[in-house]
Amino acid sequence: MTFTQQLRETNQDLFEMIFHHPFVEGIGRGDIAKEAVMHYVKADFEYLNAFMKIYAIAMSKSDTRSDIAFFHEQVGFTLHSETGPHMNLCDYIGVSYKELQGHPLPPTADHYVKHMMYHAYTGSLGEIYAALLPCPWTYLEIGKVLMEKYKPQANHPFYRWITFYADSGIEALTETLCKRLDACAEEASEAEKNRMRDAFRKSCQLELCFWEMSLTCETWPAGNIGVTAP
Ligand SMILES: Cc1ncc(C[n+]2csc(CCO)c2C)c(N)n1
Repeated sequence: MTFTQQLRETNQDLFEMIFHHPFVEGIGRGDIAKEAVMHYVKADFEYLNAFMKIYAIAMSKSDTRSDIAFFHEQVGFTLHSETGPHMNLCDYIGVSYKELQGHPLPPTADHYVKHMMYHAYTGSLGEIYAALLPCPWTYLEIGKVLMEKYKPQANHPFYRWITFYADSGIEALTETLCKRLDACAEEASEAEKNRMRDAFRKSCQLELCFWEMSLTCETWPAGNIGVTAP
């Protein structure tokens, strides 16, 4: 069994919890509360900005053109294609995308971004791959589970969201990340592999927490002071 197959198996509990989270099931049924969707898009727009910065840090730690090309391509993908699912959610709530941009991250999203930043700044390339991988992997599987369970047609309110994540593009990205992480793990010490395992599991936990944050419209206690520093 490869290192990433082991990671997937060890974290089956969290994948199952994600598939059954009420927000995710609400996407499948097409009936999530609009405030929750709005909270999600506001946080996710800033999350994607942070994700691209993490790719940039990872690029600065790359030794091969192939790694550099991969991160470059993924920044382009996140910048231009990941807006598609967000536009689907904006149409559902009837709010313009612009209005949902530039908001401070709620506590859980802030934690998730800083968790990835920590591994990006302090870790090896393998550790960064491990922290990033649950992002496409959980969404790919959510897409597939929802396709299978709800068989959405073009008139489903979240058809574009579901088909985007169930798509072969996200599958190819997940497979590429798995291959690259497996190659890093082959060269890594046991201590380094443990850091990869920890980074991967925490990202899975934070993916689950991100759905809960959106559902409950989580905010900072006593508000913030208007200073936004994602
Ligand atoms: C909290 C959260 N987790 C995952 C994704 C999905 N996603 C974000 S970036 C990316 C890969 C781009 O290279 C993917 C698949 C999301 N939108 N929000």
